[in-house]
Amino acid sequence: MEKAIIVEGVSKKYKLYNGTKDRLLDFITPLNFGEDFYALKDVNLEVEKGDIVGFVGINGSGKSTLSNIIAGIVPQTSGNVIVNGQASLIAVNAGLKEDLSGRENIELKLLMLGFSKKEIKALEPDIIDFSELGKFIDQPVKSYSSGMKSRLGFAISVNVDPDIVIIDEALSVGDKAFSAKSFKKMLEFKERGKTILFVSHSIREMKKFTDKILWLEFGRVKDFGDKEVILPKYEEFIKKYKAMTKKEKEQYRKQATKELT
Ligand SMILES: Nc1ncnc2c1ncn2[C@@H]1O[C@H](COP(=O)(O)OP(=O)(O)OP(=O)(O)O)[C@@H](O)[C@H]1O
Repeated sequence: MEKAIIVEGVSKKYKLYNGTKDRLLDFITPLNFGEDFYALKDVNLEVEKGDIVGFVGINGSGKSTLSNIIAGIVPQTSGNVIVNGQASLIAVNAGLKEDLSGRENIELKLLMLGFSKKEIKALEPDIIDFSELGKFIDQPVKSYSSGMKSRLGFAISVNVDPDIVIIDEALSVGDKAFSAKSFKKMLEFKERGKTILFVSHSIREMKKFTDKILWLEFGRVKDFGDKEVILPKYEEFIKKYKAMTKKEKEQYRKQATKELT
């Protein structure tokens, strides 16, 4: 089977600071004022061409960080990512420039993807039409609601016809009609054999839409495999996790990340 995405030993380290003063001191002195925090730690993943892989995990487990790294929006601290084909990330706000209008954002994103001016002019009406933004397309993106931003991001991403589509929660944002239209587009992509990464908290959407599931926990891969195998385990875990007190959750986190630091 042809691989669409290979992620090898990928880690993402952030520095956490106790206020602006520490951040500044860390930059201007050779001393270490911040605390290292791993949003991802040694993540390995292989995605076959045409697979639909769902990313699940509790808040802060690293789903968006990983999808942003695969999309090339965020650099990893270490490890390798190989992407065969053009990946397009659909997420609220993904790469949109707030001061530019919707139309200018479309043009900028397409230019960055290597489209010619002529190709951009040809694609633009379809994108604007799909976004349903109407006259707002010439208003600055900072005046958009999150649903409108998501619609613009979605419209751009699906109309450039990428080989790999990465959807980060975007399908559930916005109104029902747009959400249904987006889902239809995704199913069409699936039928055309595109590779799709799908980040969502909705187990229902995961069941309906994915083939395989990557379960992330505290920045590491907890499990990966067919959705029929992983989703029941994840559902059971989520039930237990939700019933935990704050203190129990903290203990669980400490235990799970003990060997990390
Ligand atoms: N720029 C940043 N600086 C510091 N920490 C960050 C930064 N971006 C993300 N993080 C941290 O990295 C961890 C992983 O975040 P990420 O958004 O990838 O998780 P997620 O699984 O997508 O969460 P959610 O389900 O809440 O969207 C979180 O603890 C988050 O606070």
